Parts: sequence; structure tokens; C-alpha cells
Amino acid sequence: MKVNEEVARLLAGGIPSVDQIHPCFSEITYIPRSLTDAETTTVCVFIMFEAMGFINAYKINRNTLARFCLMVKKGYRDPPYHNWMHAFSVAHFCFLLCKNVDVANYLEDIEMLALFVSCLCHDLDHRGTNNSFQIESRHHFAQTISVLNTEGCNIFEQFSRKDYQRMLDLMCDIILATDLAHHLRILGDIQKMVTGKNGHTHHTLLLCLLMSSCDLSDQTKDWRNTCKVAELIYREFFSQGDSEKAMGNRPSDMMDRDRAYIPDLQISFMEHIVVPIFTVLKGLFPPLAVLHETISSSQSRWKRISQKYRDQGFPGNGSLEFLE
Ligand SMILES: COc1ccc(Cl)c(-c2nnc3c(C)nc4ccc(C(=O)NCC(C)C)cc4n23)c1
Ligand SMILES: [Mg+2]
Ligand SMILES: [Zn+2]
Repeated sequence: MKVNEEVARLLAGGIPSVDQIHPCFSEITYIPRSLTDAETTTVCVFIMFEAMGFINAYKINRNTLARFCLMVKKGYRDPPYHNWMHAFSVAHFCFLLCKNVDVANYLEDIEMLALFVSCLCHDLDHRGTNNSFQIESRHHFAQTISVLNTEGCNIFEQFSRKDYQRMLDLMCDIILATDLAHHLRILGDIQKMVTGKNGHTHHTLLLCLLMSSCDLSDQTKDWRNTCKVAELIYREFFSQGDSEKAMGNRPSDMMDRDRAYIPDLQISFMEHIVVPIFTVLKGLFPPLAVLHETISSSQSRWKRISQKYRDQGFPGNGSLEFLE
């Protein structure tokens, strides 16, 4: 269906409230991946803009917003993990932070809007490969700019020159922060920020932390979701490993279906990336402690699985259904 017809449909029904999507839509444990219909997810993005007060606060034109949402969805390819549903679930977690935690006391409104739009756009045009993160996140930012430059899609067109430039600078910092190697470099500073060693909250560091937590929010849902996501991730990783082998190169273990041991890879990913992020978040925002518990229980579940299958041998076909 052409974008304009979809825009008309999107606007015809008026903007329903989030509860009409699902009564638990705004709860911290709600799983956005349970919304499987692509059209519903587009409407949801529109509703989240409205529910966070951005449409009124920033005089965003509804037709422009509808076209923007549809263009962003179209801007995602269909690899197993880094597709539109990933972007949608990342943006939903940003919405949950806005609704369940007092981030507004730490960030300016324009920073909150920049974070939400960055969540939607942060993996635009991802090809399911991750040769060098640094170049990739620049590409995702470039794609974001080209959506804004598409006729009728610039949701910030009414901004003053100053606010427009600030919005672009914020989105650039935030999207480049989704590069995991970048995250690992600033993790120490993020942890120092929470213990208040430098007193004031460093807005950019906080935005990077929040973006990373949104990008990894699949880890804060139930075990079923954690398993499903691991299966998608390794399907993506292993097909990259296959193509590297086909070119005569040796892929890293985590991309090599013949050498990867998924439970241990997940244990180390959670220990070095996921747990530190949500430990800092729990320190800043006590309501998120429940997410830290979920992550800890997933971690110990991976450890039990690692032990169990190390003895019995791990079925190498990459499917994790048996892990129920
Ligand atoms: C926040 O940015 C990103 C970017 C790309 C990805 Cl794929 C992810 C991501 N999202 N969910 C996962 C899960 C369940 N497992 C993962 C296992 C390993 C790695 C990985 O990239 N390891 C190498 C690195 C430490 C240098 C990423 C994983 N991951 C997050
Ligand atoms: Mg990314
Ligand atoms: Zn992502």
C-alpha cells in the first residue's frame, strides 16, 4: 500500500489511547513483541508520540508524523533481529521509561524527544551484519537524516534553527552511542556519574545509558522473550559467520555456528554488557529494580543451562525452542 493511503488510514481513525492497544501497554513488564501486526505497531508509534505530549509540545504536524513513522518502518530491512520489530520494541522501552520513571527530572523535554526518535531510527537500514560498529552507527544516523529530508517527513520542520541543530546534535550523539564498543569505553564514566562523584547528572552520559538500556530492553522481559531474541540474534550472527567462511575468512566464535556455545556467550554478554547497564539504572531509578531482578534470574538460568548441556552436548542446530 502506498505511504499516503497508509497515512490516511492512520489518521482516519483518530488517535486511540494506549489502553485501546492493550491495558498493560504502559507497564514496565509489557512485551512489545507480542504486537505482531505491523500496522498496529505503526499506530502505536503515533500513539506514543501523543501520549508523551510531543505532538502538542512541539507542534508536530500529524500528517508529517504519520509519513515519518511509515518512512522509518520502511527504512528497516528484514534480517532476523535488526528489523522494524527491534526498533519498535526499543522505542517502546523509551516510552516505558518516560511513563514509569522520573527521567523528566533529569532530562530536558527536547532530550527526551531526541531519545525517542533516536530509538526508532537507531538501526535504520541494518543489514544484519556488524563488521565494524563504528561505521555502522554512523550509517544509521545518516539514514535518519535522509528520512527527515524526505518530502513531507520532517517532523522538526517547525523548529527554530537553533532547536533544529540541537535536535540533530542530540540524535547524532545518541545513535553513535548504540555502538557497543563506544558503550564499553564510556561505561566507567557512566558508573561514576551515578555515585555522584561529579555531582550533577551528565545529560549526554545519561542519554547514552538510557539508549543502551532501550537497545537491550529485550533482556528485561520474560524468559520466553529472552530465548526468542537469542535465537534471532544467533540466526543473524551465524549467517554472517557463514558468509565470512564462504569468503575464506574465519569468523569470531560468536558468529561461528560450529564453535559458538550460546549459553556461555549469553552469560558473558549479560555479565559484561547487560548487568552493568541495569545496575546503574537501578541506582538512578529505584522503580527499575524489578528489571534488574529479571536480568539476574535470566543470567542464572543461562548458567544452569550451560552446565546441563555441557554434560549432555548442545544441539547445534541453533534453535533454542527446547530451552522452555
Ligand atoms: C547495544 O548494542 C547492540 C549491538 C548489537 C547487538 Cl547484536 C546487540 C545485542 N542485542 N541483544 C544481544 C544479545 C541477546 N546477545 C548479544 C551477544 C553479543 C553481542 C555483541 O555484539 N558482542 C560483541 C561486543 C560486546 C563487542 C550483542 C548481543 N546483543 C546490542
Ligand atoms: Mg545497532
Ligand atoms: Zn539496536
